[in-house]
Amino acid sequence: MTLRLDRVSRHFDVGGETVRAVDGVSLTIERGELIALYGPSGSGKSTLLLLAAGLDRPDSGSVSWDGVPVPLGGRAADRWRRDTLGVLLQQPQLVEGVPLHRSAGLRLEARGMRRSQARLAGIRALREVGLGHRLEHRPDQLSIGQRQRAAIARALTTDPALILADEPTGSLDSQTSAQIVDLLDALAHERGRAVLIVTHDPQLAHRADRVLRLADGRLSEPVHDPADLSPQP
Ligand SMILES: Nc1ncnc2c1ncn2[C@@H]1O[C@H](COP(=O)(O)OP(=O)(O)OP(=O)(O)O)[C@@H](O)[C@H]1O
Repeated sequence: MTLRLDRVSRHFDVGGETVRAVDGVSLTIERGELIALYGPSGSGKSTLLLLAAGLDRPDSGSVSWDGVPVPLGGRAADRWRRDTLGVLLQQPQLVEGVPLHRSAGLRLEARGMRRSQARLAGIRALREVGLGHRLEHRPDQLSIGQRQRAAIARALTTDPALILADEPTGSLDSQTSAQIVDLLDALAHERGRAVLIVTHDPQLAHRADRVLRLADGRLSEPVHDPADLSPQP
């Protein structure tokens, strides 16, 4: 199971100027790998993640999973995302107005699992991310860090083969952040998932098998020594 980006570019026209958000990036992520994508603000990390997830269309280049192009629209894209991908965006996407215990299993329900079973699996996932005491809460009653963890729980219910996460520890305190780092580490190294994480968090980058550094939409040399990970602006 391999995600492959081959010379992928995404440019934006802003006020008559071209912003090369992602500029000819090639990379592969194999199962069992945890890869951190590191780089200053505006270097193209989130754009690259959206391209990898099939949530945005590259201007050139290709994105494939196991040698098959990642579908970019319609039911095939929905199916691919539901069956293969767990994606965590910077702003956690939750079902507003609904208590967590009712929404956490929705991905499994969409796959045809019985509602009662899906909810139980959702509750197990919420407990795994330390939200067992917040099952009755709606998203608007949660802190940002709790929302982030609820989104992680929901993404993981389907046990996705590929996990793409944008700053998953960005708004967490150090203790919760350490739990999420352990969880992502285990997903890659014990459960054989392919995990790509955009992060500014050295704690998380240090657990990665490879740290890719992005600057102005281009990958530079991989970081071999974690001491090289200076804080990013
Ligand atoms: N939809 C868009 N329209 C126009 N420009 C965009 C769009 N999305 C991103 N950009 C530009 O592309 C560049 C890369 O943005 P991106 O969000 O990928 O950076 P980033 O590395 O994730 O930054 P941060 O760490 O601050 O989240 C920036 O210059 C940004 O302004």
